[in-house]
Amino acid sequence: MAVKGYLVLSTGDVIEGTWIGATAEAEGELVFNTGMTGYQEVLTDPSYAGQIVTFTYPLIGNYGFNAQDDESARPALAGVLVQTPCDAPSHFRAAETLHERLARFGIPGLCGVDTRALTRLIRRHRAVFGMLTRDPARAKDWRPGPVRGTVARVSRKAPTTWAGDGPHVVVLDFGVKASIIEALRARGCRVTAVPYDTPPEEVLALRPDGLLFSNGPGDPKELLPLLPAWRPVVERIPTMGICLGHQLIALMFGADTERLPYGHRGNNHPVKELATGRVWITAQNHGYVVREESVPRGEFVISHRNVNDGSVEGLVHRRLPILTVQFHPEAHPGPADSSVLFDRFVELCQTVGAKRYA
Ligand SMILES: NC(=O)CC[C@H](N)C(=O)O
Repeated sequence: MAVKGYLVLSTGDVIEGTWIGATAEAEGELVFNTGMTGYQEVLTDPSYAGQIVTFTYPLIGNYGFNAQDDESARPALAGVLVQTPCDAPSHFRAAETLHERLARFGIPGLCGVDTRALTRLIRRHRAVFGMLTRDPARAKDWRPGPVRGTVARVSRKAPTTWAGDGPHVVVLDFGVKASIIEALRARGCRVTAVPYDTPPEEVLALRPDGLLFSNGPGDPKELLPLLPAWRPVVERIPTMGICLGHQLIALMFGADTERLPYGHRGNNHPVKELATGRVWITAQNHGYVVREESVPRGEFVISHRNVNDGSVEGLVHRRLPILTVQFHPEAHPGPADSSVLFDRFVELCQTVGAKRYA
């Protein structure tokens, strides 16, 4: 029998729906994703830790969940809001339904929610926090707020290595998506992924040809204390930053970050590569952005810009092999227009990086 559930919001609104997934309560920041597909990757992208994701596309779960498309071992998000969940997926790889996946990993959700109206509410109020509960009385004494410490929760606890004949790339795991490691391995790299708080000396001892600062959840400024020690290392070794990694490298060099009004989360965000004038359709998932006025122009050039709102989407260093992007060149989900960035980075690792040890 259908059980009622409630989304209690920091705006004072209470939205009623039908409970799906695990019975546990959950709270987090409300964010919306506009992808028509890719819900499995969204559920397992560690950057959604501490967030309740509302899907604007009304039908979720129609091709099921499979054993191939997970971006991490377990969902990191706090909860989901969908309009119509599909209970009878149709795909030759489908092994689980949305409800089964949520229940197996202890994630609650609501369905029957007007997720587009909810998206308009998020856009109006900007920062919205919520709680999923079966007891609407819980709204009375609940004080919502940002969730902190999420990177420590999702980062690996010990290094992992993958063999390869190409350059050695050390990935700083702030909540890395599996597809980023796959993108490096597909180009022959030997990869070592290390916990986010590994001291730079330990990373240098691994003799990396390149460093990759990964995506990850939360406000990049929570990690400010870690950054000064990294700057001299990033100045010596070819470095790529993706999403949170891009924000961290910008902060490291003295730039500033700020919250976007309501985030970019979806699979069709147009980004212009300023050097060529080409527009890539990109996958995105971020709530923060590098403030354009704060970019140290003597050191960095803005390489990419969002076509919709003009925000900073990429930086390249004027003299050093450092490239960073706010979007997701690994895609998953989303188009692979920008995968050439991995080719450029791996080439820098081969040419500049490997030479350091010659
Ligand atoms: N995908 C990511 O790396 C997200 C970065 C950061 N947590 C943000 O929301 O802006």
